[in-house]
Amino acid sequence: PGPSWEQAAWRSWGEVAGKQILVLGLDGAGKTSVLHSLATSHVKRSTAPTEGINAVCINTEEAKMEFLEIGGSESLRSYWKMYLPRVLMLIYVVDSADHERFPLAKQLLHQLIQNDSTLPVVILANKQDLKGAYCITDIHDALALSEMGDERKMFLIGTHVAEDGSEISSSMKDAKELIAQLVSETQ
Ligand SMILES: Nc1nc2c(ncn2[C@@H]2O[C@H](COP(=O)(O)OP(=O)(O)OP(=O)(O)O)[C@@H](O)[C@H]2O)c(=O)[nH]1
Ligand SMILES: [Mg+2]
Repeated sequence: PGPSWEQAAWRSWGEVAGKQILVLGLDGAGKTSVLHSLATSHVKRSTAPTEGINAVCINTEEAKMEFLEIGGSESLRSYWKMYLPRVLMLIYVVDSADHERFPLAKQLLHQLIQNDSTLPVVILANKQDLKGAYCITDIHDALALSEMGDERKMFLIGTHVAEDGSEISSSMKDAKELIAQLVSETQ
């Protein structure tokens, strides 16, 4: 048997299967920080890596959404694909300034989606505030997004999680609206 968080996650899985939004990406990309910002509309950067799963519910007028983040550290990546078959959508977060690991981020993304040609994917190019962050067109190339398939709904949005306390950026609001709309279309 796997770790206890895994058992707990599977137990609750049946009740919500097919409605969850999986949030993946390399460690440190900003998944937890982004989810927190989306949930509260106020910025709070995460201070600790996710050790297992982080589940966050967000309700808007348009949609009820349950997000499931799985940590991005190497030991947790083997769990990523287990959750994929029954989710509504994949949100893939990248650190736009982590140039060295773009090849790895790209490889893992393409592996994830290779068996599902229609799963909607929203890519968040996070940390756009950092000096040296790749712009959206460079990220499109670095992740080979033109090779994601014609049947798939795919979106690429630049985001950043500002310093603690401020209101979320307009790009983050756009991302939230887009995700809510995709959920209401897909359900
Ligand atoms: N400058 C900057 N830092 C960010 C941004 N988003 C997150 N961070 C910081 O990046 C680090 C990692 O953020 P997390 O949200 O924990 O990353 P994660 O993807 O959840 O990482 P794991 O849970 O380990 O997979 C933290 O120190 C955050 O404060 C951003 O947009 N800009
Ligand atoms: Mg995290």
